[in-house]
Parts: sequence; C-alpha cells; structure tokens
Amino acid sequence: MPHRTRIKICGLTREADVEHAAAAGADAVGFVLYAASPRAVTPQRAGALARRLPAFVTPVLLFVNATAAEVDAALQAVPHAVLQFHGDETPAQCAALARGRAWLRAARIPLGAGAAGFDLLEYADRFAAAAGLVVDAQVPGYGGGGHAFDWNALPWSHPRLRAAARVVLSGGLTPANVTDGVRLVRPWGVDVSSGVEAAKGVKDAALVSAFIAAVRRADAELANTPS
Ligand SMILES: O=C(O)c1ccccc1NCC(=O)[C@H](O)[C@H](O)COP(=O)(O)O
Repeated sequence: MPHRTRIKICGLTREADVEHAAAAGADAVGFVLYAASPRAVTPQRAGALARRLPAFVTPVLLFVNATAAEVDAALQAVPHAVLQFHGDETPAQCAALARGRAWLRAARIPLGAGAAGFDLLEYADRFAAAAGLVVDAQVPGYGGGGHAFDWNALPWSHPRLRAAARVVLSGGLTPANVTDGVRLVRPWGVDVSSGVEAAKGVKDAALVSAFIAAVRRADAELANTPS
C-alpha cells in the first residue's frame, strides 16, 4: 500500500486555524504548552481549541521540561491528546509524564553542514518507547524557529532507524521545500509551524493548504517510484 505521510500543523492559537487545518487535511494539530513560546496557550485555551477538531484529527500537546502537574493540567483540558516532549526530558521522564499515553520526542539537530555529527541512530535507540521522533532543528527557544538542518547529514534509510523510530521530519519546512524533504527522508510524518504562518501563532490558510497539497504530491510521486 502506498505510504501516506502524516501531517502535523503545530503552534496553533486560533479557532479558525484549527478548523482550517483539519478541513485542509491535517492529521494532527499541535498546541504549545510552554510559557516562553510566542505560540504558548494555556491548558484552557488548548481545550477550547481542541474542541474545534473533528474526530480522527489528533490534538498534540507540546511541552518543554514541564512538571507532572503541568502535564496533568493540560491533559485534563485535552484528555485524548498525544504528547510531544521538546525539551531536555530523558526517556524515563517522558514515559513517567505520559503515563501510558502515546508520546513523541523531539530530536534537536544542530544547524550547519554535517549536523555536527548528531547520532540519530543512538538517539532513536534511547527513545525507542516514543511513538515518533520529531527530527527538528536545534534553535534558541527549543523549537518553532523556522530553520532547516542539513537533511543530507542523517542516515534516513538505515535499517536501525527505520526499525526504531517513526520519523517526523520537522524544522524549517515550507510549501516550497516539503516535497524535497519527503522525497529524501521518506518520513512517517512531517511537522510545520513557521513555514505556514503570517505571524507567530497566526497561521496563513493558503500556506497551510499549499503545504498539505505539496506533501500529497510527494506521496503520489513516491507511490510510483521504487524504494
Ligand atoms: O513553536 C514554538 O514556539 C515552540 C517552542 C518550544 C518548543 C517547540 C516549539 N515548536 C515546535 C514546533 O512547532 C515544531 O514541532 C517544530 O519545531 C517545527 O517548527 P518550525 O521550524 O517553525 O516549522
């Protein structure tokens, strides 16, 4: 069966953006529960936004070094969410905070040629309990910086990575580059924030639609290409 790349639109703060992302075909939308982010929402806002989602579109709650009380408060507001840990959490901390729920782990890849030798295989082994590995750029403020890392520096087709992790390509994706990213990496999913924004936390409906269409074009192309 041809692969259908999952699409997550991250950093939403407005009801209209949630509704448009879902209508345009996003599989998941992300809410940033990190007070230092320009896209931060409170648990109550995350709950109100998540209630605009139709069934089968997944809300993702994104945390940076949150406490158990903070994660629990967000989960009370959005009980059916998947969690995304984007800070310095260890595998044990992620598992403890998630308490049986599915969670994604961000791997923050240094910018610059060669990705500073980041060992993604070792990272994927270490976070083998994650439901997916959001492979993102290392930027100040932990994420959402709109910068792409050196895609060519990482061993995407290595059997150990394929076996250990569901890769979610992230960091600086746009409607213009995501087709190339999907072609090269063949990720399980893609995750975008800055590249579909009019301003931080304000999504541009046309860019969101263009991004989703570009991913689907890549999927259609790969369906006709031997792997
Ligand atoms: O969006 C933020 O402000 C943010 C803050 C702290 C940690 C993560 C954050 N966002 C994560 C994402 O939106 C995505 O998972 C990813 O970083 C892609 O961002 P972008 O490069 O802007 O597309």
